Amino acid sequence: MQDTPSVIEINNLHKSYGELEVLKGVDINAHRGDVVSLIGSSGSGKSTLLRCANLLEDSQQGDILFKGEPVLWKGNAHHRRPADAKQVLRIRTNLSMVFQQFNLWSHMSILQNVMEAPVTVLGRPRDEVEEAARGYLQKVGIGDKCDVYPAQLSGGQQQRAAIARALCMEPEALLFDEPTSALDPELEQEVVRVIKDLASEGRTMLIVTHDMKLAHDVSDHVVFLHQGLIEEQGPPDTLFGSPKSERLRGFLSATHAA
Ligand SMILES: Nc1ncnc2c1ncn2[C@@H]1O[C@H](COP(=O)(O)OP(=O)(O)OP(=O)(O)O)[C@@H](O)[C@H]1O
Repeated sequence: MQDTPSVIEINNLHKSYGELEVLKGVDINAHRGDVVSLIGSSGSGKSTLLRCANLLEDSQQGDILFKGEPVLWKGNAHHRRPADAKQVLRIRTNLSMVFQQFNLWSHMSILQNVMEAPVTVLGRPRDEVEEAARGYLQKVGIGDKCDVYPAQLSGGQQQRAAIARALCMEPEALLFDEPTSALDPELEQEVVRVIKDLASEGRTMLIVTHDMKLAHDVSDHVVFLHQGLIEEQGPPDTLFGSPKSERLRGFLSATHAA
């Protein structure tokens, strides 16, 4: 997929929280249609990297480019943040994030949840958005849940509603932060099925996950992070089948994936 345009490109990213250096020079390149999974031990910096990609976190050093357009920064070497609010909004609406805890609004129906941002943030016509929202809810298998509230859904259904909400922004890429970790195994499978469908449609996705089966089954490329650096990366069959790094072997055997 190297001849397709780069959607998310991150070069030499450094991110610290005070004295704690969490990302120590990380490169990620997701081309159009690529599914890239980020794996690694707890605290290795996976979620931080995802939040940096979506400009939810400031950083110290490195480049972040969206479809070839570099993020503009202000600040200094100790702390910098995006300089252009319009650019941030444009990038965020094109990189829809699906959070671990769903973050659905409890006082809105599922349909309203899915429609809210396209109508209020993008200013798209309500009728058009409603039709699209119903279609996305259908696509993730909960088309019959439009009028109920989040508390009336199972965890797997809530996560699928959160995916429909992200899709309704019609983003260039989807960023998933542990999409299955809050779910029981059987509910997890509902979400895995939806992510596999999206992958087979050629959606660009960055997925932070502890689920090695998910990473193996949906990814074009898997990145193993260790203490803020990429320890090893490659196609899933190579990475899981014949890991070179001792640390990756240890990690995989600890997660029963080896
Ligand atoms: N807002 C914050 N302030 C200070 N430290 C933070 C903050 N967010 C994360 N950290 C620290 O940064 C490090 C990396 O955290 P991060 O959440 O990116 O790891 P992770 O690989 O996603 O872990 P997990 O698999 O447990 O979710 C951890 O040591 C964490 O404690």
